[in-house]
Amino acid sequence: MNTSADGRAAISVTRRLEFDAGHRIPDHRSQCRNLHGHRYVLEITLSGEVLDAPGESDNGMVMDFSEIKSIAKAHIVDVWDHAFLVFQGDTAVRGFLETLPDHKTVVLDCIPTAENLARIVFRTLAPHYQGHYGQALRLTRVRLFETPNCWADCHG
Ligand SMILES: Nc1nc2c(c(=O)[nH]1)N=C([C@H](O)[C@H](O)COP(=O)(O)OP(=O)(O)OP(=O)(O)O)CN2
Ligand SMILES: [Zn+2]
Repeated sequence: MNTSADGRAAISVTRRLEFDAGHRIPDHRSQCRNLHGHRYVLEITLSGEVLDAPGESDNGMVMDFSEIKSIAKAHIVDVWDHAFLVFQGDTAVRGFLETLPDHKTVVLDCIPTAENLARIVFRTLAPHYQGHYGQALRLTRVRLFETPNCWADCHG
């Protein structure tokens, strides 16, 4: 069993969020080169110490699930939900999306595979969770489901 410096068991908590987004994998040899979308499922796992602060709202918690959610929502879910996630080098699709007035498009510096998206989520969110509770709290895993049967993990 993993333990912290003071001998207590290390605890992790996971918050699941969902969003819809479109994408395509331009070089893919099969179906995924077509414009299509997913109901993505995002799992945010944080590890840290359980707060021992009687009377505080988050007493007994690593971090309040609602706060885990609000940080992920503000920086990823609200930005990507009902957007089209497009690789900056996918000029054909970028050009098309630019013709659509007020279209919600997110341009990425990498191809929007599950692996790359999980990495972007990790890099985006880690400083926000770290900054929230300091060194005692760490983002340890981002798991992104592209379909119920396909997912990618990014570990800190
Ligand atoms: N390693 C990866 N492989 C694939 C990715 C990816 O992000 N990383 N993405 C895709 C496609 O975008 C697609 O969404 C998933 O394709 P597929 O495996 O065909 O998923 P289905 O839901 O169609 O699976 P079924 O089992 O046929 O229902 C492809 N590969
Ligand atoms: Zn896909």
